[in-house]
Amino acid sequence: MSSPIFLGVVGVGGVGTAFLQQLARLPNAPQLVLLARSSQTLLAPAPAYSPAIPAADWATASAAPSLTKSGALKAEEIATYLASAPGRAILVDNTSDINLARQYPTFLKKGISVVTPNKKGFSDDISLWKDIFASAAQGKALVYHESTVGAGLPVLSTLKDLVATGDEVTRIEGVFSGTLSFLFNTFAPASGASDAQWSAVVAQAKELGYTEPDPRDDLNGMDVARKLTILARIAGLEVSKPDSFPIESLIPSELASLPSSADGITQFMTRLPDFDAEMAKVKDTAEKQGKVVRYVGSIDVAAKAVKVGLQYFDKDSAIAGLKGSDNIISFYTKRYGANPLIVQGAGAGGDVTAMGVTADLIKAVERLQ
Ligand SMILES: NC(=O)C1=CN([C@@H]2O[C@H](COP(=O)(O)OP(=O)(O)OC[C@H]3O[C@@H](n4cnc5c(N)ncnc54)[C@H](OP(=O)(O)O)[C@@H]3O)[C@@H](O)[C@H]2O)C=CC1
Ligand SMILES: N[C@@H](CC=O)C(=O)O
Ligand code: NA
Repeated sequence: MSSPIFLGVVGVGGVGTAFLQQLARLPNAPQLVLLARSSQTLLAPAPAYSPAIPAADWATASAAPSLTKSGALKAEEIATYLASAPGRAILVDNTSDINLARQYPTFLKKGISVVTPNKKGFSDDISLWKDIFASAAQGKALVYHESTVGAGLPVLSTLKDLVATGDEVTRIEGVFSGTLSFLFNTFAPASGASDAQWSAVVAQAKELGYTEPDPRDDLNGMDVARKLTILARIAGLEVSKPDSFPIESLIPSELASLPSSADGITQFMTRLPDFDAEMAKVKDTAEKQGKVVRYVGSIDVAAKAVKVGLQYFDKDSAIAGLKGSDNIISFYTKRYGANPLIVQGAGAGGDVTAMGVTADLIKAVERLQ
């Protein structure tokens, strides 16, 4: 008989909610014993760690006296609780919190595996990257983070397979942001015309759950830079931090110093329409050359060069023709020669991102049992 696995989930936003729905439908799902959002935590009472929290109906169940309720717990407290469960434990981090990500080594050293779509930890200073994987080895714990690049698309697993089987990856390039893909595909489509205003499309991307919790993290290019940092590291480059290469920002300079608080987000979204003419000019410049503008990234492995920013593309190119929030990621390798291995599909959205998290969870459970 397989041994029980205990699950702690932090973050119940767009991705977290879709993840819980998928978890509820899994046969042999691990037992959900902790569920946290920013100010509340729901726990299965220790020492039995039973009853578990029903993933499909956690909101209703949170009123039940059989579950323990608490305010926000510190990461160390969550780690201690999960490490004391009567079986192996997994943390699923569905937040974008850098402070929680910086605590992954604490979890991993205690033998708690980590599954997450949160890019922050894997793209922070290289010392954290090294600490995460050294701590996983020390605690015999697992780390899965497929949805940190290309949402649920098999991007990291593909790159890891290429590297592990001895192929030589020479270049990785494409569209790595679901939000920026949606913005440019809608604002400046390759076929047909659009009179959409840039700020209105940004608001739509936020509404659809494509953006980061703070949409400025998409517009300033940092989200793409973080993804390229992760890919470059897996490809073998020691990228020291996510801003160690030039990143083109689409944030108007006048709005760059707004606070990073919830109020700062509101002010940014309110004032963005004042700058629609700037993005219209960028679109027109491309149009005059018979092209469209897109936000792309590339990693030249031999030259150790990472680039992130706007580029003009012919209207009949694959990148210009992307639809919706699609990403396209091309891997150029020695084996694949001149025709790259290409991964393409939706690169943002709760359901597709949660699919990557749930698939990672299934892999972790299979290896832990
Ligand atoms: N959305 C997408 O398309 C994709 C997202 N991702 C990544 O997935 C993660 C989640 O994104 P998304 O669901 O869109 O974000 P949301 O803003 O919708 O949800 C974030 C959740 O995290 C909770 N949270 C934040 N900080 C903490 C904390 N310190 N402790 C406990 N809970 C916390 C929030 O709590 P509260 O409910 O109380 O506010 C909220 O429930 C991010 O890292 C993002 O980069 C990756 C690929 C695609
Ligand atoms: N905000 C991100 C979400 C996925 O990583 C994006 O738009 O790509
Ligand atoms: Na992915």
